[in-house]
Amino acid sequence: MKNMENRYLDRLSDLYPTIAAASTEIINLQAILNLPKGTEHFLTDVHGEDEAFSHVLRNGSGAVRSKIEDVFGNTMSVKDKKALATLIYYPKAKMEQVKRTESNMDDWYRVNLYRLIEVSKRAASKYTRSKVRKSLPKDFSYVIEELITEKAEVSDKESYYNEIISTIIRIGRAEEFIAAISELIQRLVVDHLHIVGDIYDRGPGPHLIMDKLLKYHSVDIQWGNHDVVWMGAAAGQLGCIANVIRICARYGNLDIIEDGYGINLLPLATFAMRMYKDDPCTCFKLKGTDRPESDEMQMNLRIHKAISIIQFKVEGQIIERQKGFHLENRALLHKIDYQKGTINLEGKEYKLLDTNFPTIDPKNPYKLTSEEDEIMDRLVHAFVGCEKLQEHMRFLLAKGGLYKVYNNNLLYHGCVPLDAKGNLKEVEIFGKKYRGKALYDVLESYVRKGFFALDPKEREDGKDTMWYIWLHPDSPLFGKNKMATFERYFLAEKETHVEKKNPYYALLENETVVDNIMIEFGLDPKEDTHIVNGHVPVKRKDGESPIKCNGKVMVIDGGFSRAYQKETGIAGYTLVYNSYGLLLVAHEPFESTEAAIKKENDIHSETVVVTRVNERRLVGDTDAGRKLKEQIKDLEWLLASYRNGQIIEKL
Ligand SMILES: O=P(O)(O)OC[C@H]1O[C@](O)(COP(=O)(O)O)[C@@H](O)[C@@H]1O
Ligand SMILES: [Mn+2]
Repeated sequence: MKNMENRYLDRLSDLYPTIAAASTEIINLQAILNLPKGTEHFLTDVHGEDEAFSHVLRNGSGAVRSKIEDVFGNTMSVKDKKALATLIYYPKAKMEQVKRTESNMDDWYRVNLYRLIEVSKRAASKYTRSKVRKSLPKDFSYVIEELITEKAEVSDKESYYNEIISTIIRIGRAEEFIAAISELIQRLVVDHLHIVGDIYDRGPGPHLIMDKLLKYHSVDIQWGNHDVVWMGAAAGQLGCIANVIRICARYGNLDIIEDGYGINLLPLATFAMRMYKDDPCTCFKLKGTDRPESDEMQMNLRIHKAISIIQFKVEGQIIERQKGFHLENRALLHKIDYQKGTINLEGKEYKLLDTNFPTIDPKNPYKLTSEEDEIMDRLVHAFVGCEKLQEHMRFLLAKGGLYKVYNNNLLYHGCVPLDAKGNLKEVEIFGKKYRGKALYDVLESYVRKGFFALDPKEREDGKDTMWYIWLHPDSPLFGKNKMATFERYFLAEKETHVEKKNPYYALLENETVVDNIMIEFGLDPKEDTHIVNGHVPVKRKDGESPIKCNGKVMVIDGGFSRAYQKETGIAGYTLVYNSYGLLLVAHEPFESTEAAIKKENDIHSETVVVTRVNERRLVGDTDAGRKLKEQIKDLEWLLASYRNGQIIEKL
């Protein structure tokens, strides 16, 4: 042990070779501990709405506007503040628009440069110089640093700054500079981003969202069921592949697969067109659209049906193969009477709305035809071989997980499976029983095995686990008693469509239940701790609140999904956790980026303070602060060792 300690001290002295170096670092770290904590931003259920997502990132759920307010308060008109906010969100597009009408651009640049510098000074004041320096855009780092740091030694500050700004304008760099400083502000107002699941499906641009996240300065992701089904697809799991294509077809978003990821759908399309040529596919109408019956739509309908049938077949095969999943009641194709066009579910006979099944052999209903088999084979290769998709999935694996404990908050997408009494439900995974955190941990380890395990059986089980997480009643990311996809397509009886939620959702007002979950994940419910989850749309128009259990739980389904806005009555919620407390922000629907720039329409948002702290939260109060304190302790030990001669300075 002693030996280990000595070796550790010795390594540390490589980094801080002198008393002076160690002392300086201690002072620096101590200073950081006393700065206000960085702002965290929580988004969930973005569901492919890349424009709304991008806007919320740019405005930091109101954080940019509040900085403008802090700086200019009543000294600037509402109109000017809106214009400045729009400039910060969309600098290039906004300047293009201004240039069309503004006669004195130099004057405009000057005024706006001053304003932007003031806002960035305020945004940077929370951070150490070194951290700000690291966030500066390369091209302008030196100048920006000059402009945003107070220079006590310059006597005529005004003319010093004026000179710099005049030069920027004179040499024709004002626009680039404005863009750079605007992006710096966006970057500084949010220190860290949490995405609490469901980036994928329903909306048109999940791949664009992933591209943005890849470049984002600091982010973690709690996978949603819709993300895991894409991960399974990327790993080549047939059930997951069929599901992601089906959902894209259902929302008229096959472009994501074809153009976004460059996966060829032609074999599936030609097969679908031929097989369902004279079939109106009325059960497979696209969701949420009354688009004209174009040829493309006709094809989309047929692909939708073809892939749905393939899905029901391959899912039946998985259920057969993975007996331990106990999903026998979800294999439905053998319950169909193909002569009568009915299905028998739990002793009751239902009439099918569609009885044209040219690819199903009633004697062997789960078998793919040789053509379907070949199509799926090619799709597996295409998904597994798609570099961009794999890059996106690697990012999800690296930055994400099934849950996260961060600064006393517990984040997960769906729920913690409970029994009716509110106890952690025991769930069997590959023959062993787990509950609560252990259930989360084992499922996450299987997801990773699905990508990385060398043992072929472990790898296959890992892949099938991703499909399990997508739709299993015991999956913490799904949390409903069944995924009624088949019933929703083929049966008119609404009662068969009902997906009953896990007791978790009804027990969220029960403090004992909530406290137990927090304790299970290592949190102390007596402290200012919260659970943040998404997954279920909050129906504000029915008076439902996202704040449960006196603020201990926040269900903030971002509701970005346009298809669901009718149900919720708003675009959704985001959370902001800054040094003053926790703010819940409710957003009105986002029209478009174009409207945001042209009409200077921000998403109208309403902020509710969930908790306000008595004393401003400092870095020292955060997880990062705890680590810094450990570092300080180690450095003080090193310092003492220098001073008592145990370690010698390396000059
Ligand atoms: O609205 P759609 O496209 O019919 O999808 C409904 C399906 O999506 C789910 O709600 C899962 O998606 P969410 O995770 O977004 O809730 C299923 O429970 C349901 O069967
Ligand atoms: Mn979800």
